Amino acid sequence: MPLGERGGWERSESRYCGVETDFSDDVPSLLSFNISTGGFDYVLAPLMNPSYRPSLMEGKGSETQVLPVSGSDLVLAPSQWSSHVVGKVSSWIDLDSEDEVLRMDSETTLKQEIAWATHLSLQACLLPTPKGTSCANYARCVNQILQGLTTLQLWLRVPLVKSDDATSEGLVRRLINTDSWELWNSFRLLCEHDSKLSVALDVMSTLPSETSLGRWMGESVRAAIISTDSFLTNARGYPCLSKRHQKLIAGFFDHATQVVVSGKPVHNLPKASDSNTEGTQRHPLRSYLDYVAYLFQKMEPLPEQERIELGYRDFLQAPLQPLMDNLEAQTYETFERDSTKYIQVCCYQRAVAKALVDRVPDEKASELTTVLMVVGAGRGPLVRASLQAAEETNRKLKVYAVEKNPNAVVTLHNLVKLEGWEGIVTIISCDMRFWNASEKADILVSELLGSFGDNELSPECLDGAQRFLKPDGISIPSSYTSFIQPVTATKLYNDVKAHKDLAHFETPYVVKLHSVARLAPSQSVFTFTHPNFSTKANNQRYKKLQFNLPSDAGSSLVHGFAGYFDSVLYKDVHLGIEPTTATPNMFSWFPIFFPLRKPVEVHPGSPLEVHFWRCCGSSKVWYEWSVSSPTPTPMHNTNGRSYWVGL
Ligand SMILES: C[S@@+](CC[C@H](N)C(=O)[O-])C[C@H]1O[C@@H](n2cnc3c(N)ncnc32)[C@H](O)[C@@H]1O
Repeated sequence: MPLGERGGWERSESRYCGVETDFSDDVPSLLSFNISTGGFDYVLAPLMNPSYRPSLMEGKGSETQVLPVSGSDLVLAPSQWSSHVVGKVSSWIDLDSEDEVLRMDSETTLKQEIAWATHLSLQACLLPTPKGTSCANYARCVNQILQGLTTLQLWLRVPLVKSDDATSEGLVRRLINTDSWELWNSFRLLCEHDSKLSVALDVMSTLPSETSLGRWMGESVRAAIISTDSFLTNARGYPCLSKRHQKLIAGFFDHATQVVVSGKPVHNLPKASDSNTEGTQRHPLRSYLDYVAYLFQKMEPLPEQERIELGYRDFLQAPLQPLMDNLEAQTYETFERDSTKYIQVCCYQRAVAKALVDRVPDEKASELTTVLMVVGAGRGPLVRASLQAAEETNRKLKVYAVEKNPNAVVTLHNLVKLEGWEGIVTIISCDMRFWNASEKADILVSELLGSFGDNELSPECLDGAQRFLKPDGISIPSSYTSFIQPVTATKLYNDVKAHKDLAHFETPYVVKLHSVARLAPSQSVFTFTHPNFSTKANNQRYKKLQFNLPSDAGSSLVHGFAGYFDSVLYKDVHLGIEPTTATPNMFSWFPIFFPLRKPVEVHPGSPLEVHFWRCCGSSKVWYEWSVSSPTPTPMHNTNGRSYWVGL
């Protein structure tokens, strides 16, 4: 049974909890005890008798040998194997041992166990933590296996520690001297970043720093294995977790990571809880499961908008090209539902109202008419916001709605008729760069911004439109700035890599970032200001940036850059998606993601040096980007060969 419901969350967002068990050759009983009686969703169970060593079978005649696996495949239906059992590869295996017999036994056993798991249609197998300091041979062997897998996922078991915080965990000290993230990182890089390889974290009683933990949110962590030793005891004698552990587990739930309870019960519960109401014996780990379920159920329900956007999380989308292409009705519809952008105190209506008041003093309000042009009017929401601002401020307005999409112009005409705006609003069906206006505007209102600010060619369009702005006229927005920050984003990287071509690595994507670790605060990249009457102005840009990772973070892998924008609409009225200043409750823009062809490992103390170019040709605009330090990457998107925005 899943862990109940998170607040008012839908069933589809259920989370599951498994239990780590010892080897049993009676799998039906194992399932009956842990699932039917115990209430767990699945078992994490060894597939092979732990005393098995291939070398001990030598000379016994291979034709009579039967692998000491956990019973015949027939003891469970395929669907039960698949949904109730995660295979645990023998923990004794050591593929990097100096002892050749052990090494060879390990390799043989690993391959046999994975073959058996595949035969059973299991969804996943847990690989034991690498032993010793090297994991090259283990990774080589796993990589070979990965090439042949289609559905089975492999979870590498890694303790959640970082060297400087690993104090009393004897196990960890024996296994690794380094940050366990580095162990995971080496292993997955040796395995060519295969998407069928993920990580299962052993959660200990001591946790690394927040920044160090944050890195895991950008990794594909499939399971968090919590040992019973990590639980504290509450006033009633029941298991509970520290506040930091609770926060971590909530973070895992939010990232679809499953929880597995492991170990012997270490809490002496009050006598009455040993059996249930029917008098049957309770599962010894039931109180741990109940506590994990309680943690999930007490999570705040997702806000409405987050729920709607669940399906977009970490889903790569090609950015819109509203200049070159004509947007569809559905796209306009989505924009128009974002009332924050147009109406609320912070946004367009407020900006226009302020500009109108600055332009026309109160005493002239009944005489002067302000000429306002909405350039790129779409289906009219900025026309409406501007007219509302005029009404709010008692200013007289004459509006031109300029739009190059003939389909949106149809809607504009209907809107004007429906609202009775014929005497106030003139519709111009034309590209703003080529329109010969009969008069000049006091205020130019536009929303031509992409997730990265200038990436939908607002600069080029507004440069064209400013011909018909009075010399002292106002542009709303008056400026916009793009921002980037380095991120670990394993899922996004693997999704880009799945296309197996260069072009996808040289394309920025619009994406609702979720499973990403933001490694350093974002920094500004390009700024554009409007109007810009300087004769020397051009829209090419180059920016070099240096990011320093927090000193307690440990090393990280940069898969690319999250991009955002912030825009000054007018004076103190801004609108944007840069995380620290983002306009609340606005959903028109997801961030953008610039991938790196080869992820770059960065360490605190050695800055990440990044270069971004905005390049302009006669028919297109494009970005190029690269990293020069700590290790250089190839230049991305040279000459806009893979991605460009058409003029
Ligand atoms: C991002 S949409 C915004 C539409 C509308 N203002 C809104 O907020 O819903 C940009 C609009 O500008 C139009 N557009 C883009 N470039 C243009 C140009 N050069 N001349 C006229 N319209 C343009 C597009 O067709 C599209 O309707």
